[in-house]
Amino acid sequence: MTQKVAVLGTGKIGEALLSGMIRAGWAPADLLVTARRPERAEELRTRYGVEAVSNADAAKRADTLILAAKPQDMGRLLDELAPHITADRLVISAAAGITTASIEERLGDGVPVVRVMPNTPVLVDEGMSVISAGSHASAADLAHTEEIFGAVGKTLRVPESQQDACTALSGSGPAYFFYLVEAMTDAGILLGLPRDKAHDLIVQSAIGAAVMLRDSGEHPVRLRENVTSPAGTTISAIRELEKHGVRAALIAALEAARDRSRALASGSNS
Ligand SMILES: NC(=O)C1=CN([C@@H]2O[C@H](COP(=O)(O)OP(=O)(O)OC[C@H]3O[C@@H](n4cnc5c(N)ncnc54)[C@H](OP(=O)(O)O)[C@@H]3O)[C@@H](O)[C@H]2O)C=CC1
Ligand SMILES: O=C(O)[C@@H]1CCC=N1
Repeated sequence: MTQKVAVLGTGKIGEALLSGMIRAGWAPADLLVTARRPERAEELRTRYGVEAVSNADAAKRADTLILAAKPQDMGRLLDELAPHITADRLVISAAAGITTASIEERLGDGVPVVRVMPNTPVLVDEGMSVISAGSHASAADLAHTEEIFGAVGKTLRVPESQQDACTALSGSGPAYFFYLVEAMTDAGILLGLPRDKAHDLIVQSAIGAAVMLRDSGEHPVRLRENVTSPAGTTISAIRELEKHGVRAALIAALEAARDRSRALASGSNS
């Protein structure tokens, strides 16, 4: 029998995942979505040819439920699911900070739960999804989760104790690179280049650097040293980065993201 997968709370990451699953060959007829606003449900129906249903119906009809609402909305969503969910379903949560234990407690009855932290590059099949099993999730549940998220990028299993750190690194990670590109493009403007040219130069440099990081097998330090000629331009830039504490700022930034992920576990809104 065909397995149905439902995405509940189909916003930015839910839609990115949905589109990736369809690209990877899932039939829209085997996918369900839920949305809080009727106009959003209609948009998803039209764009992807999937059926939009209530959260209760998704719990009754789908074998696998992917929860992609904000951490702050998860309590209400779980309350809507709890009366309808049974232990033969698999619940996958993509919500930052929310622990499998807290989901298990709300859903009860030994429902298997897997926690996943994906990132937005699932949109281009280059996602990084970090996966941890809850206490009732089986090897088959983990394999099924990997099948879904592996269709849109890489997956990595980690102990759940590392999920908040992974959220800081790869969940939020793309944002840091976008931020860097933004700032470097501004630098191009300061140096007198038109914005579109500056953007293209930086983006292609980022792509080239990313492919070298992935494929060369070289340590990033070696790759950077290869760009840094004696008495050249790069070392002048590196000295400024060090002077302005950019390395320390990055370490502090990711620590703050990790701490925020931990705080979301306790329902923090601020
Ligand atoms: N964005 C990212 O890069 C990543 C996000 N995540 C996690 O994914 C989750 C979603 O984030 P993101 O996509 O950015 O947020 P969005 O706000 O874009 O998406 C959340 C969606 O859930 C909907 N929603 C909320 N409550 C319900 C409900 N009870 N029933 C149905 N739909 C509901 C919202 O509806 P409405 O439109 O009405 O608000 C919204 O469309 C978060 O938990 C986040 O931690 C994980 C990895 C990466
Ligand atoms: O900013 C956030 O909270 C979400 C989780 C990881 C990426 N975006």
